[in-house]
Amino acid sequence: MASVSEILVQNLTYHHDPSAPASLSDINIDLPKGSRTILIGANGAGKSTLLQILAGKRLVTSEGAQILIQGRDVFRQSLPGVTYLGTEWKVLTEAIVASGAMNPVVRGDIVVEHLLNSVGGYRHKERRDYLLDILDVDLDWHMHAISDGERRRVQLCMGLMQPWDVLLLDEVTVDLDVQVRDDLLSFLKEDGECRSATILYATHIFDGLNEFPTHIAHMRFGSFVTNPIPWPASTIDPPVGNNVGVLDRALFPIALRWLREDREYRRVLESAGRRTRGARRGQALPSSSEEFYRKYDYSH
Ligand SMILES: Nc1ncnc2c1ncn2[C@@H]1O[C@H](COP(=O)(O)OP(=O)(O)OP(=O)(O)O)[C@@H](O)[C@H]1O
Repeated sequence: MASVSEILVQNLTYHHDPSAPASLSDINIDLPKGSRTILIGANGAGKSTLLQILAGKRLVTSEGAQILIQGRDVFRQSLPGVTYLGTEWKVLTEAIVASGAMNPVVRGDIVVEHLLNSVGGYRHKERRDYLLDILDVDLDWHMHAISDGERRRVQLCMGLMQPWDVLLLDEVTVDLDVQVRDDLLSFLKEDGECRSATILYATHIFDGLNEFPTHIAHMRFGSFVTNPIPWPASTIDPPVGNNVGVLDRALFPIALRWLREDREYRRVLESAGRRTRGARRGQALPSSSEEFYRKYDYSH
């Protein structure tokens, strides 16, 4: 693999809200063309925020920050080869379908074949047909009358029909059954290898993922604890009790260990005064509040 930077981020700090702590702090990553990186981190670690910034969906104003894909600034130059698929994409598509707006083909109740053609399916017929097969999509489905997982498959087909150079994936496989998920991951890996395309993928599902990445990375509290490192990772100690080579390639125990370390780290911060999560033991509800909740407890 050539070591040309495809995604380069330098000195990135980002606040969703200027009065709140940074959601991303001093991020520096350099991903080569053709790499497939899995972002691992607990809920709230900053994975989605990073992917949205790379997709040009959030403007970064911090001084000195550089966010480049193929050497181009993601905010200043359009990047036609960059595809972002995230959870709000589903919401967006549902909103379009529900409103019947945006596109003359969309009239509330839309047939999948029309929907795909309205976003260029006819131009990418070969890829579209391949994706229709592996995602097991029926062209005659009506978008308003299918399951969440089926709708997700149509949306993946829509998003992946056009060949991409850089694919930013934010947990898009949650609704998929295991067979479709496995076929999709195989397609993404083979397609990426064939075209030397780059993937950055945030997920919490590690089943069947061991052979997918070329790199893995660990985010915690908006920073990289482990910057993207090649996978399988010779620099990571094998999980405790594991001396077997094949398990050294298992992502799940590594992700679990990293997340447990994150929890421990947060507990140390909490004992030093950071705002706590979880149960607030020893903290009784004021009697006036308890009286109020007894009166308006709708679960009875
Ligand atoms: N719209 C928002 N406004 C304010 N803060 C936000 C917003 N979205 C996210 N955050 C905060 O930014 C931080 C990073 O959130 P982000 O969604 O990037 O995490 P994540 O790693 O993708 O989490 P998850 O695994 O749950 O998807 C969190 O502390 C979160 O509370």
